[in-house]
Amino acid sequence: MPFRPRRSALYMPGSNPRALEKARSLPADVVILDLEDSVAPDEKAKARDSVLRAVAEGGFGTREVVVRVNGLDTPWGKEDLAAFVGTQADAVLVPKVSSRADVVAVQAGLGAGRSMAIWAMMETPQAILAAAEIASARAEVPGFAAMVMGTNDLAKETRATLLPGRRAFQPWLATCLIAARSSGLDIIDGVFNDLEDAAGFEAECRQGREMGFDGKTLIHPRQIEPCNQVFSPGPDELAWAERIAHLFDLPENQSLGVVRLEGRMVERLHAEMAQRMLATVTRG
Ligand SMILES: CC(C)(COP(=O)(O)OP(=O)(O)OC[C@H]1O[C@@H](n2cnc3c(N)ncnc32)[C@H](O)[C@@H]1OP(=O)(O)O)[C@@H](O)C(=O)NCCC(=O)NCCSC(=O)C[C@H](O)C(=O)O
Ligand SMILES: [Mg+2]
Repeated sequence: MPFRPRRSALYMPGSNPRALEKARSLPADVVILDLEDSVAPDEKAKARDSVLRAVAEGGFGTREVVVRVNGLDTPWGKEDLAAFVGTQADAVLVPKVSSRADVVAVQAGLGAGRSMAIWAMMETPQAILAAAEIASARAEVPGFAAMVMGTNDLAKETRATLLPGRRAFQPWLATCLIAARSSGLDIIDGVFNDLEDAAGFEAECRQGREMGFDGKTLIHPRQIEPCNQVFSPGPDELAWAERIAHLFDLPENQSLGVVRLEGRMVERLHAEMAQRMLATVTRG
């Protein structure tokens, strides 16, 4: 599977034509065209038509195009899903997934000829409790590619408060992260709601990267560049990766499992990590 950068995933309301247009030129790795919570009930049908038109028109370049449908248990979900089968959308993002059966049901809704990947929002207490079981659906649904944290819905459902540092949310974030990795899924962090707090936003991006997330979901174009920067390796990291990526190919190291380089222990697993990092920046 070729590497897909998912550092920045920008949501936009499917009912906002200006945002849909702008998405074609913004430097986000992923654009999420939303039919769920950012679209009022009376606007659902119109938003679906607008997003269908935008996807058909294309012009998103290398950006991954993801449509967030309404839940399958809502009046709009099944129709949303059916409408995007066979379109150019790369993936469908399903909100409020709470069990493995939910993922399997989405696959059934897409039908046999589906070409879209499936992404699942992790944003209910049930999803946190069943995170590993949900992730394991990948064995049955190979198109299941990613999880996305929904920290706003988690705040609503748990009554926890989203504060700087997200202390209350860390166990839930870590649970989903380890569940995703246990099944080979990508996982993208939740949104940061305060558009005026640039320092707080950057700190939360750093926290997400440190925890192991592949990227962060965003709500405004101004969040894209700082997010891409945090989720990209810096010059020092790249220089170190280049030094160790092929360390064990050297004749003197071929029979070794561990070497000392510049005062640090380097094992073969570090060389593999370095190669992965280098692959993320040579994607073109
Ligand atoms: C939050 C906003 C409502 C703010 O809108 P506004 O004040 O109008 O923004 P600006 O005037 O600063 O906009 C400047 C220009 O940028 C464009 N723009 C703004 N936002 C977006 C966007 N998200 N994507 C693309 N383009 C955007 C404006 O059109 C302006 O363009 P121009 O005319 O050229 O000047 C608004 O930003 C917004 O709607 N954001 C997205 C909201 C959303 O999608 N929410 C749903 C996802 S969040 C969520 O549900 C997470 C999860 O489920 C959970 O539970 O946590
Ligand atoms: Mg949500």
